[in-house]
Amino acid sequence: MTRLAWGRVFGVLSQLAAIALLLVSAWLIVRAAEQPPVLYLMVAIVSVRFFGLSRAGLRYVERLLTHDAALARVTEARVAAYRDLDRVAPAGVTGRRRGDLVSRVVSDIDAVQDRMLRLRSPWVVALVSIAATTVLVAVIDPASGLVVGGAAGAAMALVRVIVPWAVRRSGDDSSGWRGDLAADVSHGVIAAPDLVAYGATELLRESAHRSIDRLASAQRSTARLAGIGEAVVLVATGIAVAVVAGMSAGLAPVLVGVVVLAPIALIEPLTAVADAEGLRPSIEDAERRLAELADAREAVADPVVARSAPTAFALDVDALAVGWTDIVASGIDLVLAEGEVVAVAGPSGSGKSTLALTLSRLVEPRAGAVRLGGVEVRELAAADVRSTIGYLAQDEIVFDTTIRENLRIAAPSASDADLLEALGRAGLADFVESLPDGLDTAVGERGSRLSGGERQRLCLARLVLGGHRVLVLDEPTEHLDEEAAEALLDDVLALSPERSIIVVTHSPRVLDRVGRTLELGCPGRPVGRRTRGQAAGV
Ligand SMILES: Nc1ncnc2c1ncn2[C@@H]1O[C@H](COP(=O)(O)OP(=O)(O)OP(=O)(O)O)[C@@H](O)[C@H]1O
Repeated sequence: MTRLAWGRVFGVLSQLAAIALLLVSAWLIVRAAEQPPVLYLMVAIVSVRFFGLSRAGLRYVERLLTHDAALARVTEARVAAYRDLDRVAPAGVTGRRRGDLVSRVVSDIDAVQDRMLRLRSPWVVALVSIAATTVLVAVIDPASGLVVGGAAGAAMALVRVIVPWAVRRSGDDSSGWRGDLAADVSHGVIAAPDLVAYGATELLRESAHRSIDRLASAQRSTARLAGIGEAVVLVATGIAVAVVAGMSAGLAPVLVGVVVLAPIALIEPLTAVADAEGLRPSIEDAERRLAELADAREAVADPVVARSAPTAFALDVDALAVGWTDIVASGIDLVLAEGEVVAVAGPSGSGKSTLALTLSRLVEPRAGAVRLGGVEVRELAAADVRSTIGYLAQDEIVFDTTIRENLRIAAPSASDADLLEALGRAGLADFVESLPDGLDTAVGERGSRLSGGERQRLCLARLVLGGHRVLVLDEPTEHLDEEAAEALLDDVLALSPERSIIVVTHSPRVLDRVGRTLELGCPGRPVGRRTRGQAAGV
């Protein structure tokens, strides 16, 4: 039996101990009023103590086991959600806001826990408690048993239907509003410097306030509606008490208390079910949002049977079309022999970055073919292509950790000598060695303690460390002054001919230095291929 099942067994036992405590107490009080010799009461007295103490102990064990099981399940669910994000990014997460994704991975996954702990467990406990209490009362008086069981069953059915319906009607979409709020906050943190510069912080504040208000109002109405479930439970048990009391005339006085208090003993498990039903809509919404993420389109699909990765790394791009929802550039041809360098140019929006992502196997080609070492990339595992073709994004992420850990993302087992060598290739080794903490220097959030050029070089070193044979660099000299750009370009070009290099750029200086250009057309028009300098092969 699983830990969760054991936890529920202890939960049921704890609830039965609570019910037994009330019913034995009722018997004891009435029997004691008859003043029998105290020995007649001893078993009941000991039972009251036993049930009183065991209830707390059983509840503790139940919490321990069910929470342990739920936390293990949540860990699995969180890892699965990360995997889904990894699988679908970047194309599959387009259109979703970062904060909303964070909210899905963090708070929606708690819904998995809620379903196990706060929805299913109360139902299991209530069903067994009702069955046991009904049987006990029926043994004393079958008609009363029928009333107790009927009232409790009716209360559960009503609560199951009414409470989720009422919560849904109130328009509660806590998960959605929580996602919006998280998205506003994360967006605000990222955009803070620009918003302050434009004096536009008020806009963001208003948007966050709207999300907070909607979330608070959804939670308030859920809390208000929780009362409906409890009202149903109290009315049903109240009626059962009145009916059973009316029917108890023929019973022995000591049993009257037991039978009459039986419906009251069921209030606790029934109320727990009412509370659980109040959570059902938000749990279902959160599960739906997670399922959406799991079903999101894979950015790049692996073939059913992948061919083994080629050792050659020449690239042959043939009539390639790239795009997201629509095609943004088409008719792209390029032959890049091993060790060659080419620049990709074109007006803004012409699809240069999209092409870079497509070549790096992060976005699926829309038409045409890309061959790596003579093998069509769609016949290769995406991970194999990515280990050969490395991509440096325009706004590559630098993690809020040390230089060493930032580099080790590309090669977890790299030694310090390997790291320094890669830094050397990226022109950053002297700088790092001059730092008091060297490789252990913390770079701050998104590399805020580094200059723009140092950040780019750190990312370049990471790429070099990855051992890729083809490097796709998206605007590597963007945001750098002329001198820094020129120096970085020297280091980039020095990586060839060991590696092939594709540089996306707007910079005329880079275009002149590289000499060979693949030019994309204007957005909406087919690509106009034009070459400059040594155009051979493009
Ligand atoms: N993640 C995305 N999801 C959907 N569409 C996108 C995405 N990224 C870019 N696009 C669209 O693809 C088109 C081409 O964008 P891309 O970034 O490739 O152009 P670019 O030539 O690199 O532009 P720039 O020189 O300004 O960086 C644009 O119209 C853009 O709206």
